[in-house]
Amino acid sequence: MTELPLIGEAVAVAASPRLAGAKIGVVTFPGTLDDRDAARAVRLAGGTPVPLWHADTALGDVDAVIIPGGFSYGDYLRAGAIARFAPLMSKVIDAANSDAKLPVLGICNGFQILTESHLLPGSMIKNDHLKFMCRDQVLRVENSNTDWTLDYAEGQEITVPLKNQDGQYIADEKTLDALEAEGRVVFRYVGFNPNGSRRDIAGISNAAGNVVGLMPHPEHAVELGFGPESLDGIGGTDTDGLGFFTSVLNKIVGANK
Ligand SMILES: NC(=O)CC[C@H](N)C(=O)O
Repeated sequence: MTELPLIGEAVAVAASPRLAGAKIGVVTFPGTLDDRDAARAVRLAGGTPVPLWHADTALGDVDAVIIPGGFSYGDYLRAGAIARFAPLMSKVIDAANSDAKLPVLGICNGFQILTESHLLPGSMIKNDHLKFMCRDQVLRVENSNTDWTLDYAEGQEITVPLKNQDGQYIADEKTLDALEAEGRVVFRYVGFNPNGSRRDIAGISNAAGNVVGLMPHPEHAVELGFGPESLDGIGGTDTDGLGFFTSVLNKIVGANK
């Protein structure tokens, strides 16, 4: 049997006291599933995760916020529709829109919450095939200029897990054209569109590039031995998702390319 590399070995390189000073809030709602993995990804990238609870009324001194995946409030009404009214979300919305432009990343259910919050345009509806889908997915990084993609190259293809039932991104043609024209389509599905998303869109940003949302899960591809390559052998690497977390950490400490 092949010996698996040591847990965390992938990112030993990122560990630095400067990065460790950067605090990334990770929000938990009732029904959130991936908060622990998001916090672990922040730690593996060298930063310090700070747990935030949906009912909190302040963000504290975090330098960025991740809204993780799962089924906040059971996806009742519509995925993300109730979470959008959580006390903490009004603070996230204000901070994202403020002059400080707090970096915010929404992953899967987090992306759904960001569209429901109107931090990002468009909506997420049921996958076109009406089934839950779980697979490793190839994405192309279309914009490496957002707070969360600075450590990727434009056009780079990455493989990260995808798992959802409401993953079909829709918006009217005018909005889609504007997103394309402004470089706000940040990720596109490659090879296979898993949910019928318009124009193969997997993730988008706001105009300033501090708010990014995507359906696939980069926090599940941050560690040697536990990513798409080791578990499914489909290519990419086990750590293709790590760049999201190093990007924002380096941005916070002013060390990006
Ligand atoms: N993995 C997830 O975050 C699931 C997201 C969402 N609630 C859906 O199934 O569409």
